[in-house]
Amino acid sequence: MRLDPFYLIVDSTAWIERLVPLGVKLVQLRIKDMPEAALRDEIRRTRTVCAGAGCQLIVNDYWRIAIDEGCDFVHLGQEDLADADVAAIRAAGMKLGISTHDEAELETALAAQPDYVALGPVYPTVLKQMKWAPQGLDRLSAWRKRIGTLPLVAIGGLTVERLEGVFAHGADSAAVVTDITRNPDPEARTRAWIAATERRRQPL
Ligand SMILES: Cc1ncc(COP(=O)(O)OP(=O)(O)O)c(N)n1
Ligand SMILES: Cc1ncsc1CCOP(=O)(O)O
Ligand SMILES: [Mg+2]
Repeated sequence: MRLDPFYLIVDSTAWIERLVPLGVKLVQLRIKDMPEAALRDEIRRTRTVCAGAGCQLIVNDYWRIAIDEGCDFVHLGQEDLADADVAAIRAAGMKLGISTHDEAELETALAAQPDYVALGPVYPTVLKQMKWAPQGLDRLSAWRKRIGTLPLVAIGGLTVERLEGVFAHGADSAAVVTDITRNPDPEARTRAWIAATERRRQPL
């Protein structure tokens, strides 16, 4: 499996309706704290938009709803993974990406036979408080060595200007939230990400 080199993460269908039509091919819906009915509605609407745009949707955290709604890819952190029924996720034919922040987490993730592992935060992030210091680029190289050809996602503080560094250190895909959603012109920044990753993009 290949991941698109540009992995957008947003917290609403509204963002997806706004940015995916610009040419985004890999997007994560990462919603926190929403009642289940509304969440289900967001996932359903997002799924329709992504299907129409040929964009791979990855649902963060809510693997049960993702199965119910016929989604085909989920992302889980380590705590999510501990509570999840990976066999049920696989039985539903879904792909699975897993977060890692240290070697022990990487071993746990690999034992679940994921479709990708994410390493973060590569750089400082303002999105959420994290107990891990920024990992740095050399840590990406170490993850690449350890995981062989398994897709590797870099996340945390990424910007257009930092992309070449993460790809040169072994990342297959670069995940981003604030460089786009807190940019004064999110559409222009999205286009800049698409352009900066273009030569690494392969048709789905
Ligand atoms: C691609 C990607 N990598 C890491 C995360 C973080 O997942 P998690 O550790 O479960 O934290 P939350 O995002 O759920 O707050 C991610 N979502 N996506
Ligand atoms: C959810 C998450 N996990 C590791 S870093 C991170 C936040 C990424 O957001 P940003 O691109 O804004 O730093
Ligand atoms: Mg999570």
